[in-house]
Amino acid sequence: MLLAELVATSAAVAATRSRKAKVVALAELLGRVGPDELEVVVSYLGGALRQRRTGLGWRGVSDLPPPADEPSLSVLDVHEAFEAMSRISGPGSQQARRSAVEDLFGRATAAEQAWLRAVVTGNIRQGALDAVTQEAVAQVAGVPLAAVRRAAMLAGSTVAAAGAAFAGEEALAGIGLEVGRPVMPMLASSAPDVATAMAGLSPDGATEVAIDAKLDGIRIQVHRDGDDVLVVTRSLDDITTRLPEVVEVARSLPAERFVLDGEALALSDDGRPLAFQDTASRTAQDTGVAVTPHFFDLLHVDGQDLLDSPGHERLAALDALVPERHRVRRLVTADAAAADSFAAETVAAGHEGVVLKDLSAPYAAGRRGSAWVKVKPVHTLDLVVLAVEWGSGRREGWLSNIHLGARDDASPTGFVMLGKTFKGMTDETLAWQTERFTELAVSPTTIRDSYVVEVRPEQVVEIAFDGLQRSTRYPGGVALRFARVVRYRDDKGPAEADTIETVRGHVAG
Ligand SMILES: Nc1ncnc2c1ncn2[C@@H]1O[C@H](COP(=O)(O)OP(=O)(O)OP(=O)(O)O)[C@@H](O)[C@H]1O
Repeated sequence: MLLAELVATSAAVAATRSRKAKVVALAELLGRVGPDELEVVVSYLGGALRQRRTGLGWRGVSDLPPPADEPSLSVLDVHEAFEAMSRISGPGSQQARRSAVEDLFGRATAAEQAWLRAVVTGNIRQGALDAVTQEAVAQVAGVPLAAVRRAAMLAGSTVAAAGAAFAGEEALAGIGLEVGRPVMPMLASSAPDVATAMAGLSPDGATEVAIDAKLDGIRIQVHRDGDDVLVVTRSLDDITTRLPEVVEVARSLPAERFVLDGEALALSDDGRPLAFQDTASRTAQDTGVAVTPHFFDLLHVDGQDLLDSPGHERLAALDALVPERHRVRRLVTADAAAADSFAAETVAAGHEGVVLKDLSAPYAAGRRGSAWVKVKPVHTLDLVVLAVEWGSGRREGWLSNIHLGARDDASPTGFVMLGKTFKGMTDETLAWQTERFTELAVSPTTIRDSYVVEVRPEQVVEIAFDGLQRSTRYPGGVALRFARVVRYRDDKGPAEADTIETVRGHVAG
């Protein structure tokens, strides 16, 4: 298959807002894919190369040779070129990489060059597209969509599920939890307060519910197989080497093989949680802050798969495996008043809120369902940065004031602006965002000439705010009051940002 065919399909998919039309375009392409190309094509459709590292960054693809007039590159040519680049190392590697880029990009047309560059810089995001691809795979392979979705969640990727789907329904059903292979984490829906969450999970007022402290650290999934330990994030990135304390705790537990779900948190000497930034920076570089794992679920232990077991069984197994100091604090109750005071205590202890959990529900990998319900006293939204303004005074030379958008299917750009903020940014944040938004600038060459720099809507930021007000200035009709940056979120793509409907829900709530 020619790369040009894939690029044309990607463009067609991006150009339509109709889900049905997207599926049709993807299915048409997948119908023409050979077995040896399938994994590469599915991966490319999701905007990801097959190589974890290519050694190439934004700069490596900023100065390109003139494009070819006619398409000639096949999908496998591209895959092989990146495979070769990923193996380049040692002295002279910069030059070798440079000429490999010249060669590959020199054989690409203008449209292919643009696509390749976006993939290399990680600027084509999967998210929603993954779900559409799964639908197309199910259609073309003639297997149930639910089976493809389940396999993708358990194998941690649509690529693996697609391979199995084309091998038949049996192969697909054969994909299960495997120790050492990350699964998509279960996600929570949200409720405005504990009473509402309790009413949903325990409608008769007598059914017991688990209430966990919600820790504001880094989601970790920990796999242990004998001495081998793997630690991955919410987006399934391997961070094992950055969290040796977590590896040590995993090795100390009294079982040989298991998969744990939890949160890694930096604690101060008196046991209070440190700000999220301290935990996050600990993974970026060693700042000397110790990180402690706190687990809240167990998916497998010594040959026993627990994924489909009800919550109370998983928690009993978790309590038997993990000592209390490495578990999140939990209360099991049917009493709404007791739940409420547990939540108040948890927040007073410096945590973010609570997560209420249905004790009869299985672990729904990759799904944001009603079995887990989070309640947070401070409202936050995950928004997308649409543009950024150059700072003045003390912030001269830094990209400072960010324009915030929520997802909006009715808008031609897919996003609607809700306000701006320059609050909550440390000097470190300013330096980081200046570099990041220079990369994302729609026209990188003119970035210094304009006061407002428009960026590709790809960076998610978590914003705290005091409320919403009606606005005639912004097209969504609402604006955020006292918006401030809590943190940048690299574990979420723009497809996972909050929608304008969610934002409006905060007005009602
Ligand atoms: N006890 C807990 N049980 C489940 N999740 C927890 C717990 N403590 C902290 N968390 C964190 O809360 C997240 C669940 O919230 P959600 O599914 O909405 O993901 P999110 O969008 O990353 O959440 P948020 O933006 O609220 O942090 C988990 O991903 C996990 O990182």
